[in-house]
Amino acid sequence: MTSAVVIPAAGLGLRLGGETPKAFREVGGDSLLVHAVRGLKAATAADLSCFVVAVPPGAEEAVFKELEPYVGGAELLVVAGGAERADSVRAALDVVPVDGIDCILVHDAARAFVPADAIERVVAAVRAGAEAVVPVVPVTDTIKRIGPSGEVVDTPDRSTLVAVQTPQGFAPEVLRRAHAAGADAGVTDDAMMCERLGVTVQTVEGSPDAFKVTRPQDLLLAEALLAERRSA
Ligand SMILES: Nc1ccn([C@@H]2O[C@H](COP(=O)(O)OP(=O)(O)OP(=O)(O)O)[C@@H](O)[C@H]2O)c(=O)n1
Ligand SMILES: C[C@](O)(CO)[C@H](O)COP(=O)(O)O
Repeated sequence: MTSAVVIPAAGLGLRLGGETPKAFREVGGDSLLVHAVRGLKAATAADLSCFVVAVPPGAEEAVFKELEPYVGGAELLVVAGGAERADSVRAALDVVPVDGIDCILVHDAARAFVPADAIERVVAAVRAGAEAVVPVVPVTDTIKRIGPSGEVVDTPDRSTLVAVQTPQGFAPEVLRRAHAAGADAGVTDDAMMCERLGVTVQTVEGSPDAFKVTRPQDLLLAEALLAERRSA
């Protein structure tokens, strides 16, 4: 049995700004998407045999050529993404092979620097029997719930809160069932779709390096992280 990974990379990156879709923005000379694929490939214990990438429509051929050198002997499929992240994941999931895959990861191209050990923890938890697994890190800000006028409603106990990253890992049948159920309104990750089906989602330790490149200052952090890794 091997794993497959679905990589949503079709977003525009509006919060980051700039002309180029976020997954194609470069850090240290390579696109975020190339960094993400290289990072996944480095997680040898994950046994990734198939990479499916969802990209902005029209970019499929160019992205296939760009990524082919980085997937080794694994299968590479590139599909057109959709309007929302969930649409892109679903388009990619539709072409993931059924036979021989015991774990499907969903990993944001924008979380390009996730270390191998975090990826391997997710896959190991799925292989140990979890139906859905998310990597998490502690919340470092005080979080408040607010009402319609911006007024504070309450302050949840921070010790019960975590920030959720990717890759998220799933038993293939569970992820397919969650996406087949549709009802994406308000959904921000794949685990949430599973929660709506009543599936228990397990957590494993994530990594600060798996931050999502979202705003311009995240690119500065990415450059610094890469420089540190290259000098180590
Ligand atoms: N229609 C979409 C929207 C997002 N994504 C992908 O989902 C991941 C996480 O999304 P986010 O960071 O929100 O990316 P964007 O939607 O591109 O960012 P923004 O909301 O700032 O436009 C990214 O790898 C992004 O490319 C996608 O494949 N298809
Ligand atoms: C999937 C995700 O990265 C988990 O933290 C996140 O929910 C994506 O959210 P975004 O609104 O697409 O940034």
